[in-house]
Amino acid sequence: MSEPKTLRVMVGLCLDDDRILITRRPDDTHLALKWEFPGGKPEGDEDNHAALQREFLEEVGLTIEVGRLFHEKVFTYPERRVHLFFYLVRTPIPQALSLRQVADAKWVPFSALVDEDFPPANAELLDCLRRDQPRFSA
Ligand SMILES: Nc1nc2c([nH]c(=O)n2[C@H]2C[C@H](O)[C@@H](COP(=O)(O)OP(=O)(O)OP(=O)(O)O)O2)c(=O)[nH]1
Repeated sequence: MSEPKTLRVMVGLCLDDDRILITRRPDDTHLALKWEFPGGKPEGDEDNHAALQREFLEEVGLTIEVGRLFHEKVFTYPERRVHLFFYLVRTPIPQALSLRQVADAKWVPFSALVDEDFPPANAELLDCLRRDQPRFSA
């Protein structure tokens, strides 16, 4: 059987002191109702940063600054393979959430990430976040 195509997915770890933003996937998509970090696939010839900035505006209505790449993971689901790029991001000024294309969103303390139901591809990242709570850096 041929290898599945690998989808490149840009994901933002949006930091606010000891809190991080998580979103919940809609009920009609892959990994329905799992909690995750906002992001998605680049469109057209978008670069990684531009894709992340667009996804944050579309999903949670936030204008973000993109910092360093914190973690990468290639993971094969039965339906697709994803290459996840997890970037540190922040909002330059406080902004209210405005939700579209997500079932829910919330700011959670790092210590509460363990309580949420994330996709299996995020397990290694969550271990890293528990070991080393990152601070935003460009
Ligand atoms: N945004 C995001 N996606 C994640 C995370 N962990 C994880 O496995 N994924 C997967 C879920 C999806 O298969 C893929 C993200 O693609 P997407 O959100 O643009 O795709 P989708 O399935 O909603 O929509 P589509 O393919 O029908 O266009 O990456 C995460 O933390 N954040």
